[in-house]
Amino acid sequence: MEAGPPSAGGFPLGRALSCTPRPACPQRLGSLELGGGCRAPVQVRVLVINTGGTIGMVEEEKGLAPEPNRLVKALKKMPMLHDEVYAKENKHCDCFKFPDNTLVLPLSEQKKRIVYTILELSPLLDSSNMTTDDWAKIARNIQKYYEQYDGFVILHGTDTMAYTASALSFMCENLGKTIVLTGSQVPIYELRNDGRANLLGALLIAGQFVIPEVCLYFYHKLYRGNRVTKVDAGSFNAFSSPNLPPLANAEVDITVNWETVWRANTTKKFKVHTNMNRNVGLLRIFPGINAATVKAFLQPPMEGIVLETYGTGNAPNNRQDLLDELKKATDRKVVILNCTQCLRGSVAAVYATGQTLTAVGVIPGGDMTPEAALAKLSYTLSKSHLSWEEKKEMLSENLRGEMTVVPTGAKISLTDSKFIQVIAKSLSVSCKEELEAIRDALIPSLACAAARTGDTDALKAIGEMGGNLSCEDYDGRTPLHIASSEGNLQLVEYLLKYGTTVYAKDMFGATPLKYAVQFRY
Ligand SMILES: NC(=O)C[C@H](N)C(=O)O
Repeated sequence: MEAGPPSAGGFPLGRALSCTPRPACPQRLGSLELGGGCRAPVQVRVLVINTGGTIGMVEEEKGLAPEPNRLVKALKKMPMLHDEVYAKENKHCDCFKFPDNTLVLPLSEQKKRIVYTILELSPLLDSSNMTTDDWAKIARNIQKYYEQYDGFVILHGTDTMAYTASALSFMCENLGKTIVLTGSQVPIYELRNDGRANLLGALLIAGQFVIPEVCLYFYHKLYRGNRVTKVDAGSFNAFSSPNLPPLANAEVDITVNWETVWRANTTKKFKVHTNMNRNVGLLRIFPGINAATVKAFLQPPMEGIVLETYGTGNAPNNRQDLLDELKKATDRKVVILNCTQCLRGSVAAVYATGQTLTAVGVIPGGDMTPEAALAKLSYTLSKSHLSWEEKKEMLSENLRGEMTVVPTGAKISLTDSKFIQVIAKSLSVSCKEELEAIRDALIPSLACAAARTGDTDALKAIGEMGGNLSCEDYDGRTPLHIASSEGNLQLVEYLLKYGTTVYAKDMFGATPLKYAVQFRY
């Protein structure tokens, strides 16, 4: 049984298009009027899927365990997580259709109202009890409510959060909205806890930024979900993303590192792939590992394993018995993916001990975490329409930003841009930070101006230089808003293929699609 929004007759889509203003709704009264007499609300909706974890646990006889139907009641009493006055004043508003489990944050600094509805899964789980079925359940709920919410927060235990985040990153295909997993090390009901700050940060990010990735927010940092690993059982700073800097830092301001954010280069519709392959495993080698153990582990039904090796992907090359077992397995088409046991770094063909593994058919896993590699194996091997060779090829590709693929030809960096350099020179700017500040200030105006004049080449050049084509100008409009308002199909297609977000909202709360409709394109 799941509490929460009903599947049918849920929240209306495209609120800016369909809103029927009611006088008692202050966020609408305070907003700007768009064409057609419709007032654009400055509110966003986030769905919180509560799967369990310490954040909602209470001490029981046998130790901490999740308690159902308690979280919403507790959150309603926390002013930083629920504005009761606003909720009461707006109880007739569409967004409070499910008053029992809908809460609202106090007005954010960006003047947005984040209204969030909590969907509690049953049973709530300590994440150590999570299985592939639970990942599928989360994914199916995201799919079910995808169009009705602007962003998603998943409350989850920390123990296996990195596994779930990795799995969901692959299961969510053509993702265009922000999904943030979070939880805590201490229950939110306790006096000193990290749950409140983590939930608030996750809501603010999911509600205010379109970061089309499965992310993980913990202790003031937003990470790419398939890059993290739990590194500390006793600290609030429990996660690390050793091979990729955070996507955002929530300090005095929330700063998004847009150059790191993954850009989906597809226009395909969002869908979830839930049929993950379960015949996968993790095998960590150690000095003196027994060949019989390796043989047993690789027996059917095993179809793929992540081999956790030393350093840059090394295993003993003086152990023919081990190498024979690996070779026999790859000959049987068992896929073996090589990942390092080191926290940071990558598998690379540096040592003879590493190259021996490639010779027996082991695939280098680059700088993937074992959690991401396992999830990728499970995802790839479940693609039954692919041949074994195609699956192996897919494993070597960077599918969701889970691994660093070293670019072949030299790339032009934005700092090489002549235009920016000329401006920097005339302003006597020399340091990297100042140069980047100028670039960040100029790109939105340049990109929007190019979109206005339909100059696809100029936009391409900005994109190729590393500029963010989802950048917003002074009134929150992106090049896609402008190209859609202008009805420039070619440009719209280019921008969508480039991965610009269709969910961006300008200061009137309008998306590019809304403008395309409004101006009848
Ligand atoms: N901090 C936590 O959430 C740990 C808990 N055992 C869990 O993973 O559900």
